[in-house]
Amino acid sequence: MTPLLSVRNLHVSYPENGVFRRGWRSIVKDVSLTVGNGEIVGLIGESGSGKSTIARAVAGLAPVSSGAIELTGNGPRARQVQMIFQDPFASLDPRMSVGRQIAEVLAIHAICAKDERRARTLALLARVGLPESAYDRLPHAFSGGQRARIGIARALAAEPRLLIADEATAALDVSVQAQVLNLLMDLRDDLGLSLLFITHDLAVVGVLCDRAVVLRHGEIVEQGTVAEMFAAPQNEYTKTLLEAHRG
Ligand SMILES: Nc1ncnc2c1ncn2[C@@H]1O[C@H](COP(=O)(O)OP(=O)(O)OP(=O)(O)O)[C@@H](O)[C@H]1O
Repeated sequence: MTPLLSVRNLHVSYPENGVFRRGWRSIVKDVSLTVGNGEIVGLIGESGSGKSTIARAVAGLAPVSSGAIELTGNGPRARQVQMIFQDPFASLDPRMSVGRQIAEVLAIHAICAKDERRARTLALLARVGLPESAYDRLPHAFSGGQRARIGIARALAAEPRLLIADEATAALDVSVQAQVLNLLMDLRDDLGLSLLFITHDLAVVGVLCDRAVVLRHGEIVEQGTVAEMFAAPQNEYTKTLLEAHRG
């Protein structure tokens, strides 16, 4: 079956900083990966390995030097691919009610008629486990876990096929994090959503992901099913990561 997302031989380079632009620094090197319909793929690797850059390129937010990024679904990529971040607080407007910020996404992507936006927003809030009363409240009134849910509701408003989570649960307590991961798995089961999940946390990969892609210095060193990789990692770096995780 054709995967939802195909990334083929992706390269991303940024200009070298300095007084004179001497050249380009290669951040992502020849990365090829797929995400199937309803599949959850973990993107793991140390800080600076290029995980966020790949995510941003897939979302159309980072320059692609060469290679191809293809989605099989219909509609513009800005709608089909939505990102959720570690701190949705930072991306939420502190002075605008949560409901209006979600309704705004419905308006931007022309998801429904204007007079249906409130009802649809309330349904999205309910979908992520928030009460109707959340609609009129400002972001600061919510806990970290609730804000993660708001970020997910806002992403869902665009009716995406692929969610990219960039360390989306990293700041949460373990029990709150587990609830948010359960929500993401429910969304996959109920809506057939696909997920590219960036994390440092191999415990999360073990719980959430079907497959994992291990990145080092901008290159993929290993990818495969989580079950196989955790049982018998092939690459030395993957082994090191798993040993550190197991302690
Ligand atoms: N816009 C940019 N201009 C120049 N360099 C950049 C830019 N964005 C990222 N980089 C560099 O690319 C490298 C990879 O960054 P990236 O954020 O993709 O890594 P990461 O694996 O997501 O790390 P982390 O886990 O810390 O978020 C870093 O060295 C970073 O400084």
